[in-house]
Amino acid sequence: MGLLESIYSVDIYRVVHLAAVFCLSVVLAKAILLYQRCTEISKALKAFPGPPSHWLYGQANEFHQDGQDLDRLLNWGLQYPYANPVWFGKFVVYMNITHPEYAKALLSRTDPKDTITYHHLISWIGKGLSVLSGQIWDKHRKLLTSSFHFDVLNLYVNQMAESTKIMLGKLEEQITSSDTIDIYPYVTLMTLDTIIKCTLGWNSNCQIDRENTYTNDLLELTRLLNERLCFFPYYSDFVFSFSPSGFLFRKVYKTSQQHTANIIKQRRETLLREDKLDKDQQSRHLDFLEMLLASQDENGQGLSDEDIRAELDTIIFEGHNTTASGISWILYCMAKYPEHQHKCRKEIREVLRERDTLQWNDLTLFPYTTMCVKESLRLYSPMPILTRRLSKPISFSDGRSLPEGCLVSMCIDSIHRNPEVWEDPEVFDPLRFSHENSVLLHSHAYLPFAAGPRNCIGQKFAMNEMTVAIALTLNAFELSLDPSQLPIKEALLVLKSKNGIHLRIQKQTQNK
Ligand code: HEM
Repeated sequence: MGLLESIYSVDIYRVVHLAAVFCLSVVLAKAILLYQRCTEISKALKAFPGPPSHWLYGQANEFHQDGQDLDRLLNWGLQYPYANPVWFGKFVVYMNITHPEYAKALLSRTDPKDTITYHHLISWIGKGLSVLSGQIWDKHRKLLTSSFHFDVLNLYVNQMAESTKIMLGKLEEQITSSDTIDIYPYVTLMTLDTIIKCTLGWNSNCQIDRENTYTNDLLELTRLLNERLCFFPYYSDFVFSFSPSGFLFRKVYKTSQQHTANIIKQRRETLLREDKLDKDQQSRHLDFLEMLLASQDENGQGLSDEDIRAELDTIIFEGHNTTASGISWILYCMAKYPEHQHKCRKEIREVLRERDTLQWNDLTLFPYTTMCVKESLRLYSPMPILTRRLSKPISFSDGRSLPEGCLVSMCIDSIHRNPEVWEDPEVFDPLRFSHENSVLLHSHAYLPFAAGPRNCIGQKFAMNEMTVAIALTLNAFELSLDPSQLPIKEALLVLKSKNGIHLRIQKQTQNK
């Protein structure tokens, strides 16, 4: 019998039958595994009482994006202390941690991020530090740590001050034309401007040139990711990819990736040509990109172009959205609590005198302003929630435990406003962070930058940038609230306000 004849003699119905049996077995095996996992997790959850749960939605229908979602989590945390389950449908449950003792147990480990929330992020920033896990995360973390060293960061203060001054100029232009200003977009452009200068060594001029394609692409990608987070059907790749937003996302993503890839290629070529990596590395200021190109592990192995692209996108993404949220909410707090605003301004002016800019050495001279920055980050944590998937079982100090595979969320906002941990938590009191008082705090009571091995690698950069921005803004302007447009908190990729952050801004004269 020839080959063709033997092929055609195979019983097609038998093949289909076998394939169907195979598929059914796979589905059945998966269903059994899912059932076993749910039973195991449900058993473990019995030790953790929680709010009533709808038979179909769980607690998903309790979140209305009405500015009260974080308060709901806080109230559940008070009713069911330390941790309580939050169900999204029948099969997805997060154990939500709301107490420092539990946070300590979680943050001392290096469990991977959970794939549900971080999945969307990977579609843009790729596998950079914030989404990696295991040995590869360890390698990247070690390689990147030197880029955030104290000696490197001091060189960025000038860029931070320069970008802030451009923002102040833009805000000043607006003072004449409108009563109150939504500061959030101005602050976002400023932090984007800064991070691009520090990361790529490139002046994008994005605060002035609003047609800049690269920075517009980055802002658009953030907008689309936020949109995806808000609309549950978009959690499915399939639905999102066929939606108009999915098409737009792919288009914008492609051009932004080309841009970053070109920059990396050009810079690698330039550095090779000039042999800068070996000769001048010690003597001149390297931006993040050059440091990433130069970094090597103990075996002399560096990062591939793809790794560098992911790390650059991670730093640009994490390094401007978080600080934009931080700075905007700090300015909001300054407007809301004028007595603290005046104290800060007095302190800032005593240091700056006639100067309208500041330098690295100035940053330690603003103790009261720094305490106000910390207190604002406590009440308005830019990253209010973080999540993990347990890679092994975890035991807590009260004897309760959770099995491997369990999803855990940690509500930083609830920990920061937990009355068991903070006296009068809703009161804005910067003196909580005075030297005498901060030594009394639980090691995991204050977590805007998380803690432990996976803490925020950019926290010193962020604190510098926020201090520069707040000091120069308060030196230039008096801020007050617009009572008719108070912000509505919205926990998206970072803490935002649904209706913007509207402030009244008045120019300050030096002697006022
Ligand atoms: C106010 C500003 C900032 C806040 C509140 C903040 C907060 C955080 C938090 C809470 C985490 C832990 C997230 C998790 O475990 O899921 C984190 C991680 C991270 N942050 Fe920040 N961040 C800020 C600014 C920055 C800046 C300026 C950069 C870079 C220039 C940066 C880069 C990163 C990176 C790369 C990680 C991942 C670290 C790792 O997993 O090893 N962040 N940040």
